Amino acid sequence: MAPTVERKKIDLAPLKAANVPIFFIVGGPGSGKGTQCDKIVAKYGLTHLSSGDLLRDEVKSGSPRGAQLTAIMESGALVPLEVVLDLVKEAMLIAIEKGSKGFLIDGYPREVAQGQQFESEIQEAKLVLFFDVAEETLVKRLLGRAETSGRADDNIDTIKKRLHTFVTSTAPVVDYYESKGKLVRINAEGTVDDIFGVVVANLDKVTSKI
Ligand SMILES: Nc1ncnc2c1ncn2[C@H]1C[C@H](O)[C@@H](COP(=O)(O)OP(=O)(O)OP(=O)(O)O)O1
Ligand SMILES: Nc1ncnc2c1ncn2[C@H]1C[C@H](O)[C@@H](COP(=O)(O)O)O1
Ligand SMILES: [Mg+2]
Repeated sequence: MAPTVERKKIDLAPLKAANVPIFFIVGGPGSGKGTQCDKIVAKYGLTHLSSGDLLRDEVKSGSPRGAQLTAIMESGALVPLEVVLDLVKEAMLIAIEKGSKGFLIDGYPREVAQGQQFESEIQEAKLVLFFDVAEETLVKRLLGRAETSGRADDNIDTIKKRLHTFVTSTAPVVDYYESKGKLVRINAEGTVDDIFGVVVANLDKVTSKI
């Protein structure tokens, strides 16, 4: 039987009242989500929250919740929705207290239900940026990153499982937001700066509202 997930009651009122724009950042493992988010933060001053980073921080914290996560992440599978959503909510509330003017939620949603639950409990996303990269390129980038990242999941066996999880669970997220007219599909095979040019062209269309 799956272990019980520890959950706290989270008061979302300040987050809802702030009503700042929220962008979901989606793409395969190694597609460049974190790289592009760093550049978006520098230009637009949005708050970058990576669900993977939040999970890794939770593991490092030594909390009971963190202890349940290591094995899941090292297997390339998805962490249960409630755990990720609670971590994202907590981080968003802290950022709102500090005056955040909007969010890049990187690596979330990983499955359609995550997007639906986030949007029903918090707020609708303004846009979903999808970094579209071929599997061969993803593997090359991740193996390159493995040389310095220290990430336990940057190894060929876990990379293969993460790619499988992306195809089976996350690809439907792309179709879901495309059907809602919210998806921006970006060919992310080029250079970091060329890709960022496309990102900027799309974000500038909504910048007046950021
Ligand atoms: N356009 C690019 N061309 C070449 N390398 C790139 C490009 N963008 C990012 N990289 C490099 C930086 C990293 O070493 C690696 C993965 O990028 P990164 O931004 O960490 O991806 P990601 O955040 O989507 O991965 P993950 O889902 O595993 O967190 O690829
Ligand atoms: N949104 C998420 N849902 C479930 N599991 C997640 C989510 N974000 C990250 N994870 C887990 C599973 C991933 O393989 C690892 C690393 O994430 P990454 O975005 O590659 O840093 O964490
Ligand atoms: Mg990342």
